[in-house]
Amino acid sequence: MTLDIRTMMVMVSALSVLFSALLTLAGLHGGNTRGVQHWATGSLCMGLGLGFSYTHLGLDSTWVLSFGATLMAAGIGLQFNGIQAFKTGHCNRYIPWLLVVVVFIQSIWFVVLHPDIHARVIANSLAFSIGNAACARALFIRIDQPLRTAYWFTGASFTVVAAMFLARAVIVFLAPPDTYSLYAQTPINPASFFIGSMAQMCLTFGLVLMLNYRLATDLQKLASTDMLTGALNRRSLEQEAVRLSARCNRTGDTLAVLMIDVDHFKSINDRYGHPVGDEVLRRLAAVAQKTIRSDDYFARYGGEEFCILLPSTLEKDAWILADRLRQTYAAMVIEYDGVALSSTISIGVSDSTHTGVEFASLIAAADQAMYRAKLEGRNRVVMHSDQVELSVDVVLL
Ligand SMILES: Nc1nc2c(ncn2[C@@H]2O[C@H](COP(=O)(O)OP(=O)(O)OP(=O)(O)O)[C@@H](O)[C@H]2O)c(=O)[nH]1
Repeated sequence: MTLDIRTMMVMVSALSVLFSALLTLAGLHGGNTRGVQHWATGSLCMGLGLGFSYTHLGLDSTWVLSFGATLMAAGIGLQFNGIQAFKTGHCNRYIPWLLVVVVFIQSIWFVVLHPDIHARVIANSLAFSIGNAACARALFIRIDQPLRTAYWFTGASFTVVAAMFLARAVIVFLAPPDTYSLYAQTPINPASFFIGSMAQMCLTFGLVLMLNYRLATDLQKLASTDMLTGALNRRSLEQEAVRLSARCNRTGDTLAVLMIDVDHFKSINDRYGHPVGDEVLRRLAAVAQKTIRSDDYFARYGGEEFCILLPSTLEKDAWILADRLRQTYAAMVIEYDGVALSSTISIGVSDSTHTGVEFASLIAAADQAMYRAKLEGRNRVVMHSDQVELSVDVVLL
C-alpha cells in the first residue's frame, strides 16, 4: 500500500480542524467544565500548523515550515493546559509558550540560520514527543475514580503520539544524511502521518469521553445530594438503606440510625432570617460529616432534619457518637452576616436489634426517640430502646 504524503497531510490537517469544531460544540454543552476550549483551540492550531506546512501559501517555504511547526507546538501546549484545567480547574499558562519558544527557535535555527533538515526533524519531533508524553502523564496521575477509563483511553492515545514522534526522531537520526525530506516516500513519513491521524482521532474521542463522563458524574451528584448542605438527599439515603438492609438480612449484621433535628430552628429563621438559618444547617452538616466514619451515610431527611445510617453499629455505640456530635455542635459559635449564635440539636437513636432491619421501622423508631428528646427538654440524645423499656415499665406499674 502506498500512502501519498501530501494527501495524508491534507487529511490530518482537515481532521484536526473538524475535531476542533467537534470539541467546541461538545464544550458548548459542557456547562462550566474547564479545559474543553483549550483542546478545541489546540486542535485548530495543529490543523492549521500542518496546513501551513503543506500549502506554503506562496511564501518562502522556510518561514512557512517554521511557522507551521510553531503552531503545532502551541496546539500541543494548549492540549496540556486543557488537561490541567479539566482536572484541577487551573493551568500553567507558561507551558504552551515554553514549547512554542523552543520549537520556534530550533526551527529558525535549523531552517534559516544553519539549514539542516535532519536536525530540524529530530529536534522538533523530540519536542513534540515530550509535549505529548507530558499530556499522557498529566492524564495518568491522580485519576478521579469515575473518569478512570476515559483518562486511560486518552492517556494511551497521547502515549501513541509521543512514541510515534520519538520513533520518527530516532529513524531520521539513524538514516544516512541527505536521504530525508518532508515529501520523500520513505516509510516513516506516511506511517507517522497515518498513526498520527488515527491517534489524533482516538484522543479527540477520549477528550469527548472525559467530558461526557464528567457531565454524567456531575449530574449523578446533583441528583443524589442536597444543594444546601452537600449531604445525601432523602432519595439516595433510601436507596442506600435498602441496600444495607438487604446486606444485614443476609449477613446478620446490625444497622443503627440517628435522627437529628435542630432545636427551635423556626425561631432562628424568624429572628435572624433564612440565610442565617441556611448557614446553621450548613455548619451542622459540616460538623456531622467530620464526626462520622467514611462508611457511614449522612443525609438531609427534610427541612431541618438529618439522618445518619451507621452500618455494623449497635444502639449504645450510636448513642456515644450522637452525643459527641451533639456536644460539638452545641459548643460551636456560628458566625454569619454579622450575627453570632449557638444552637442545639436533639437526636433519636435506633438499631436493627430492636426494630428489625427494615428502614421504615428503623426511621420510625429513631423519629419517636427524637420526639422524646424534644419532650424531655431538647439538646439531648435518646435511644429508642430506653423509650420501649420506659413504656413497658409504665404498663407494669
Ligand atoms: N433557613 C431554612 N429554613 C428551613 C429550611 N427547611 C425548613 N426550614 C424551616 O425550618 C423550620 C422548622 O420549624 P419547626 O418544625 O417548627 O421546628 P423547630 O422550630 O425547630 O422546633 P423544634 O423542632 O420543636 O425544636 C420551619 O420554619 C421551616 O420553614 C431550609 O432549608 N432553610
